Amino acid sequence: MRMVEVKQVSKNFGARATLVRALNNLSFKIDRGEFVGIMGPSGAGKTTLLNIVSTIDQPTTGQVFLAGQEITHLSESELASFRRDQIGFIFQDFNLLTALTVRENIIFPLTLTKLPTSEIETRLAYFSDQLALTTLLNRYPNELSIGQKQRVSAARALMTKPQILFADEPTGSLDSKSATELLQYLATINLEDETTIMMVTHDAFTASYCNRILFIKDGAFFSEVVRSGTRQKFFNQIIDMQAAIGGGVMQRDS
Ligand SMILES: Nc1ncnc2c1ncn2[C@@H]1O[C@H](COP(=O)(O)OP(=O)(O)OP(=O)(O)O)[C@@H](O)[C@H]1O
Repeated sequence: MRMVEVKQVSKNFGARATLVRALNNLSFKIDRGEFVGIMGPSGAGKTTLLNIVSTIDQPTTGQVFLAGQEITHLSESELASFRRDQIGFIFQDFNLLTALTVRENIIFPLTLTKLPTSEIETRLAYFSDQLALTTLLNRYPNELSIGQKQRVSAARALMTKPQILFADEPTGSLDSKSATELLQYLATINLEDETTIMMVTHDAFTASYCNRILFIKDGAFFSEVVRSGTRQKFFNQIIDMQAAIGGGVMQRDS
């Protein structure tokens, strides 16, 4: 089943002298159960693309389909329920609610659903355990390290058991041990629950957990790399493609 379809999407910011063509007639597809990375130099349009595909922003022209449904023409209330039921987000800046505890932040997406409290508690216990948050549940976001905030953000995104998970630099603020743990966890839910994941990253190590990488440059498709062997081999292919595309590359060792 096709989970994501981007058809001839363009996005402009500003007008005339200040016009920026952030995306330029971009098309691609992601099937259910894929774990796809989006890479490209700084300013290539990665975050713009993620925002459009994840319903946060609208394209200037073109269409986006999620789980077979065209989202580019949904009303705000239809979008809100679509987001709640189908999509999880792990943001770069966490978007945690500072007045709520870690527990309240994690269960927040489920407060609008009709799930029984026992199911909410079961999921909370499961994801807190998986992401090493159990001892932090009564703290507030400003009492957490950056890595802990990122893990709370991941737990909150997973609580609804989304069909599609969008992540923007999910390991950007993590030390390499926490990054590896989060990536292994994402790889597990991708494999076991068939959660489709679309992740923007600059980092070849992070990207090496994906099955396929789409490289974009100047808002347009540049190339794609599909994993066929070991993660190390895939990592090397990603590094080679980053060298070919040029500009704005950050990497750490595999
Ligand atoms: N709200 C905005 N208004 C004007 N220009 C914007 C806006 N958002 C993004 N842009 C421009 O669109 C282009 C693509 O930006 P985007 O953030 O999508 O790139 P990116 O690939 O995610 O970059 P980075 O890797 O540096 O985060 C850039 O030239 C950027 O300056």
